[in-house]
Amino acid sequence: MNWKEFASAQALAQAQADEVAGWLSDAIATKNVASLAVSGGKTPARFFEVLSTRVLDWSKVTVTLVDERFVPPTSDRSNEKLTRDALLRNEAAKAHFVPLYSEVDTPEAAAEKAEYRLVEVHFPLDVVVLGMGTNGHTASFFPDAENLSELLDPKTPQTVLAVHAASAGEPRLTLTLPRLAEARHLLLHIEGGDKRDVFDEEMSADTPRLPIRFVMDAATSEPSVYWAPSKESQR
Ligand SMILES: O=C1O[C@H](COP(=O)(O)O)[C@@H](O)[C@H](O)[C@H]1O
Repeated sequence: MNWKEFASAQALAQAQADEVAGWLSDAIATKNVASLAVSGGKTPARFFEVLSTRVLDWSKVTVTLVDERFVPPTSDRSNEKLTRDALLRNEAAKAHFVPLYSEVDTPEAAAEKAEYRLVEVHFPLDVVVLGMGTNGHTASFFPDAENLSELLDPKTPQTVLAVHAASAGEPRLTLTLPRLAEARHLLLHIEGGDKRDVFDEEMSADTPRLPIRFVMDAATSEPSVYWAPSKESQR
């Protein structure tokens, strides 16, 4: 694992944007297309804003989500909304976006639709940017998910699955472990001492217990971990 530590969230956002932009440019130079899956939640906003200004041929980049809350894109809880508002603007406005959410009755039906929609995306993904909660979940692999063993199965055939977990707040949609782990570049972005402690403890445990460890262990490329103290602690 390639651990990268920064003095501030702003310094992290700049460096992470440079790294991701470089990986996307390399993919375009090699294949004429590039694919990027990003996480939601609170952490990525600053990184998204910086990445959106990086100059590359965004018209050749397809952006999708690592995971999504089963809420419409007008909701402040929507990862799609965050991505549209903070990333898909400036230079990155030219990127093609493939959402996971669709307005159907159940997350299972939405997962099925997303599975078809994602044929537009070139797998393996060139770049996956993961986040992590303090409970060790990454993507929407919540420790209390009803289908956790399916979510963490390295041979799960699906690309997208629905998730029901009491701790998640609402049902979810998530890319599956094999689709994330096979990424050409896998990056975990975490901020704050609490997340660092959870991550360090889990990574040094003899056997994997939390979802983040299962993903890190399954990665086919060396994962990069970007860490900075939380925004709050810098004020
Ligand atoms: O619910 C989610 O949580 C994680 C972590 O979010 P954060 O707010 O603690 O940064 C995120 O990676 C995931 O995409 C999101 O759906």
